[in-house]
Amino acid sequence: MNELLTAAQMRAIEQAAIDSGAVTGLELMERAGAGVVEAIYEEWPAFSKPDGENEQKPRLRAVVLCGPGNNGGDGFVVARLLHQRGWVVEVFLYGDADKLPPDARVNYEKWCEIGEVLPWEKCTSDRWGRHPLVIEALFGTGLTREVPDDIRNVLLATLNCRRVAVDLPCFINSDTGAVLMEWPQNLSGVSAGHVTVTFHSHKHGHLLGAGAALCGQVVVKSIGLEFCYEAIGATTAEVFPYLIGKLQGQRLSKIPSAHKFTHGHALILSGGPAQTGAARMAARGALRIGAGLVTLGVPPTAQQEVAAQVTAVMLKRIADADALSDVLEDKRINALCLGPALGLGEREANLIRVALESGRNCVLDADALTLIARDKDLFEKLHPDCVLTPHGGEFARLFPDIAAKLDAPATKGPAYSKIDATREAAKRAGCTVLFKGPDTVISDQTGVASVNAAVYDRTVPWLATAGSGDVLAGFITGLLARGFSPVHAAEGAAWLHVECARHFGPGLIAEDLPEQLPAVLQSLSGSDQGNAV
Ligand SMILES: NC(=O)C1=CN([C@@H]2O[C@H](COP(=O)(O)OP(=O)(O)OC[C@H]3O[C@@H](n4cnc5c(N)ncnc54)[C@H](OP(=O)(O)O)[C@@H]3O)[C@@H](O)[C@H]2O)[C@@H](O)CC1
Ligand SMILES: [K+]
Repeated sequence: MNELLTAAQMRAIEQAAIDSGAVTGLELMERAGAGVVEAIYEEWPAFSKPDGENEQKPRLRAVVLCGPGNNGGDGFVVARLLHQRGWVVEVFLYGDADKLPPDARVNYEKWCEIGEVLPWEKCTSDRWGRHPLVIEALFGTGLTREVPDDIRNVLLATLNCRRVAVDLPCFINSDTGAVLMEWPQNLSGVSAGHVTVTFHSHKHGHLLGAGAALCGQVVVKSIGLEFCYEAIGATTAEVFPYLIGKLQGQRLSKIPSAHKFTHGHALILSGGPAQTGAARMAARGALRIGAGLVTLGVPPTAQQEVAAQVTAVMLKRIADADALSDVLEDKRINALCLGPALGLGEREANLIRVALESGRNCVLDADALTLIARDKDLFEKLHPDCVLTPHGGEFARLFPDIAAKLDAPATKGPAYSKIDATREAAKRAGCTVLFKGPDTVISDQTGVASVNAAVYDRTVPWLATAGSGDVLAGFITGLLARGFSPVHAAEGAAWLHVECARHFGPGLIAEDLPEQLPAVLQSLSGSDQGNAV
């Protein structure tokens, strides 16, 4: 599944399944526990090696930490299933067994027929050396507040063990990715688990915010709920954001009989002298991603500088807003990009005004975002064919109240997430917003939202380099010129941007990004496994 669910949506889907009579809560819990055990053997195949002749081989040992809700119930199932496979399992319960919810209680009792449930006070750090595997089933989607210190101390003591988190690491808010536990500074870069096994679909918290860096890798296991979407009346994209997956190669390939104008004409406006590099990089990106023609619009004072540096990209003098209006008489120009090192003066504000009034596809980045944040009239000219590409600072300038809600300290769940914030911003702006980060969130004005996650196997810290945002703006502009809708252009560009960084690897500088596109596009050609764009 590529839909991303909130805790409430997951509960609703489970409830719909149970209400339909197709499955019981207990069966779902059993499947969840079985999914965790399956993931353990997939992650560490050595666990399934037969003992062979060696009767002396010590039995595998695990400790299962169970919490007071159904997440703990999953833990009791895992303990039982591991025991059935010959493991020595030690189980701890945080909380009162008499208060466990019914399904968890059933599995608690089943475990009690097998072994002891130890009280939390006995969960001391001297135990970890004996247990190569720790299964954490303390809290999942039901986490509602900061994790108490007596749990935190235990978790920190297990960091050298192999760890599996059931559904989510117990301190991550499933709707926002916020970390509801003080995480030691000296442990940044250490993940909280080797593997997080979740059910049915990713939750928002697996991909957003600080949480994503602390899940280890996330494995999604089916528990047979695929049929339940219609039951909760939630089949539309406005309800479920999705994780952007591999692009379909054929969406990016060109029609053999086409000529250059078939693939659109992008116009990218440059800043003045010594400020032209950003627009040149954007232009290179737009051209490499397949726009038929790309023109740099330059102020006369920068014309010589730019002319000396470009070849396939064309050049046009654009002194002011009137000149831009004249250039836009050419109706073949179908995508504009304003912002990368554009400048913050009146001339630039007027350029933006003309660009927006032309009704063309328009990417607004960097300085253009600052200008529309300052000028209410400009902001009101935004229309559905625009794409805004703010990073956190620019987002806060454009949407201060929304940013304040997003930045409010997360002490409880459910809470306001980056997906909520981007959707609200896009609705207010009346266009597509791409809110940058390792968890880039994209939403159009109707609420269709997606996440381009540069986390887990797509982590690219070297993408945080000067000018990489300019190239991204160019990629979006190029795809708009090629006829992609604003939201699909933003999604495709964001995904390819990360793929280019992955293809190059460490040492990347922004100029390298467009140059990776031929290889990345080549690797996609013929692929039809895409699901987002
Ligand atoms: N529903 C189903 O059919 C299925 C559900 N499944 C599983 O169930 C999980 C969701 O279960 P859940 O809703 O019971 O929530 P869960 O995460 O166990 O936590 C709730 C408990 O924790 C407590 N608590 C919370 N925060 C706390 C804190 N900081 N410090 C201390 N206590 C805190 C909270 O206490 P309270 O707030 O009520 O005082 C309550 O007792 C889900 O993640 C998945 O693993 C699967 O089996 C598939 C089928
Ligand atoms: K957990």
